[in-house]
Amino acid sequence: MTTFRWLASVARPELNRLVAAAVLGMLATGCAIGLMATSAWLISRAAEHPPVLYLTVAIVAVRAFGIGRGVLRYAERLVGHDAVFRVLGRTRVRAWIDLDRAAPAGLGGTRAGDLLTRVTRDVDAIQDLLVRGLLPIAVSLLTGIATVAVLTAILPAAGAVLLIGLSTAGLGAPAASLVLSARAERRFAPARSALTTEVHELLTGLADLTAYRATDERLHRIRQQDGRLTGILRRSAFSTGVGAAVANAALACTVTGEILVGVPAVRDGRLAGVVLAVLVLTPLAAFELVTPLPAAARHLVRGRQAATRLRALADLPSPSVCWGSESADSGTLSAQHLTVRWPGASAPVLTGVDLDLRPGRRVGLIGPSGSGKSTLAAALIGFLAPEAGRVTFGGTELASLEEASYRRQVVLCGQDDHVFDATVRENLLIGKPDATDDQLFDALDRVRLGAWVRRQPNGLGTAVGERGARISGGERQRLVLARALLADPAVLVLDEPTAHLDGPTADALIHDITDATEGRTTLLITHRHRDLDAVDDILEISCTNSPENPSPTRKSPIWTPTGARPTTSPSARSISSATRS
Ligand SMILES: Nc1ncnc2c1ncn2[C@@H]1O[C@H](COP(=O)(O)OP(=O)(O)OP(=O)(O)O)[C@@H](O)[C@H]1O
Repeated sequence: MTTFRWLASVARPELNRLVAAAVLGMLATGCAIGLMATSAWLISRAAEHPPVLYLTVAIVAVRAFGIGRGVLRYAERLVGHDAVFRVLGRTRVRAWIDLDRAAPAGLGGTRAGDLLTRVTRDVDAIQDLLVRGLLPIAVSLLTGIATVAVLTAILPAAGAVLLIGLSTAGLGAPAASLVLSARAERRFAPARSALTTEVHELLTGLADLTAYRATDERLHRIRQQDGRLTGILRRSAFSTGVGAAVANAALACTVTGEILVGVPAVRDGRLAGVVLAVLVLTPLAAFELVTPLPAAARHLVRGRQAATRLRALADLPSPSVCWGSESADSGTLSAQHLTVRWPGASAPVLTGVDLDLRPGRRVGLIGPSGSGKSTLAAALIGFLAPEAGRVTFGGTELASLEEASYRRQVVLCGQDDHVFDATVRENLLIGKPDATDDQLFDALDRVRLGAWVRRQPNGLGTAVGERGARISGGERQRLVLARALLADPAVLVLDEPTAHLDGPTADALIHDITDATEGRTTLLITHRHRDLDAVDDILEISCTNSPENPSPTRKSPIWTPTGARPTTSPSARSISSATRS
């Protein structure tokens, strides 16, 4: 879809409101021009001291135009902004749907700061495109034509002068402004995004950067990006100034031109003397139409760029499972000949994997870093659709199951699960939105966090800080585990819950996990062999060089039973288990 089509598709439902805003804008500017023209006539005519009755119509018209201008301008702003905010709402929802479709596995190639800029500043640029770009252009075009027609009817040469003046200011000034700022405008959105990304990286990595004394280098980069953006804005402001200068010069020439064609016409008797003031003063109001046009042209260019960036969100890879509509019942979670590849990767991480998580069994999965344990978890949870093979739950392929019902049954508790900058209660309620405080404490007690929460002055209302910055790593891990337990899934996939914890804390957490997952189907992914004491089956993934991947530096995983010989599979990769009970 082209950017224009994308834009048309988000704006089309509000077309009636946008047209109404344009019409109201035309009437408002028409009133402004009418006010100037009628006032000019009134002043000239009044200088002749006619009976006041002769002026009544003009006086009423001046009042009507004056009131109409204000009321209509207000109505135009109201209707226009109402329409535009609706478009913005739709644009944000669309951006969100695109991100949701791609998340989480499809967002690997994006940067948080850039995405943030797209869903905030780029969406705002669409607002400017409509309110400060398209609407003023449409209003000035239509009102300009009407004004030229009226002046032509009074004196054709005066109409021609106004036409030339308005065209110069309405086309020449924006064109000059755009030519001067073309390069700057092209670089504006990427530069703004780059600055946001740098600032975001600095803020999120501040602790590490401080520890490594690398903040100066980052600040230097931010200063450079800021300088780049400032330079772009300066060039943009300069071009706006040039545009305004061209428009003002065109206005001065037009007024002079009207005098030059009007005075001889009065002398010849082709024009009444009182109308000369109308010819001379009307351009002053008419040019108010074209003064915003250089800025409008810039908003068009920026808005188009923003629309291109927002439209591109639809092109993000969508590696998740395409869900169906069948309700998920409890049963065995199986992977059959599963091959999984991350978006954009040259080779799959897992090939021909077979795995059964039978109801009530606790299975431990161990293997070296990078061997594909988290990738398997992502495939089992539906974040990555199989490239080949299938994942089934209760015998039904994931692609046939309804996502929400599957998510109620199978929950992933990862090593870096997000802790929201909210209270303990709010973080827990994500697992079960209607949970009572008693249920929350029950889940917290099962991971031995209840006593700590009860000791806090605010109890469940204790704020945990951004990414859990105000609680310890162990408390954070227990909190996300409590959240997963609260969801009460049939199958719990725990991806290295003891990562980032010291030995004793990790031992204590594993002990709690063992208690809390009694009788629940559980896949425990871990690096530590000692974590596997309480599981029923152990799967081991080891890395070795395979004939199809002979490079000594690149390793491909082979799934082997603990202590057993590697099993073979068509792809030379398989998974099998050592049953402990
Ligand atoms: N989000 C991602 N996008 C692209 N490739 C990824 C992504 N996550 C993992 N990979 C690739 O998959 C390979 C396996 O990673 P994975 O995280 O599954 O290993 P792991 O066994 O869980 O490692 P660890 O024990 O260190 O967590 C990695 O080498 C990496 O190249």
